Amino acid sequence: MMRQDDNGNRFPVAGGLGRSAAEEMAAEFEARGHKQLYWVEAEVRIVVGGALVRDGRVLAARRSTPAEVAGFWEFPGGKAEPGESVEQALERELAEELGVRARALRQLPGSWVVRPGLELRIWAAELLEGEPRALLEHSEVRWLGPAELESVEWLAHDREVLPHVAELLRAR
Ligand SMILES: Nc1nc2c([nH]c(=O)n2[C@H]2C[C@H](O)[C@@H](COP(=O)(O)OP(=O)(O)OP(=O)(O)O)O2)c(=O)[nH]1
Repeated sequence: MMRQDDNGNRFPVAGGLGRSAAEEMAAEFEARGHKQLYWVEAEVRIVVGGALVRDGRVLAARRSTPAEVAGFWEFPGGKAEPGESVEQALERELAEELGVRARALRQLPGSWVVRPGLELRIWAAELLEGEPRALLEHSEVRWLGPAELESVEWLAHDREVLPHVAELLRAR
């Protein structure tokens, strides 16, 4: 739920509520707010995938779960938790899913709606420590050179970022 004060500044007041609970709360606050405005906005969660680069190659990971995405290749990562930055989320997810320490570098151009309320972004990342292994939701990981980027069956959104990944590999 959001609030705007009489100077036009907007603030998030509460989050993580269902829509009806949020609307109820906004109506209550609105009823007793003098010059303040209260309203509800849908929260968008970010899912971040990491284009992990090493020696001119990028890591692709094959999903084993859930069924809708199983068998397809992606950039490993996951959803940012409330209060977590996208960089922190990526570094945590890469540690959990691959057992490595990595650093988020910069967001590659583009963002995609996976489903309503869930937005995908892809970040370049560098490996600091460890050898990536498929520990959780993947069945296989593979390092791909620039000529191999099209050799696996990517999830649809990920395919769109491949030109930027190719550029990233050329730069390294
Ligand atoms: N991690 C990741 N997810 C992607 C990519 N491309 C893409 O369409 N997706 C989709 C697949 C899933 O529907 C969704 C991300 O969910 P996820 O299962 O990775 O998130 P998570 O690890 O936080 O999982 P959970 O806690 O919700 O179970 O985004 C990608 O490159 N990386």
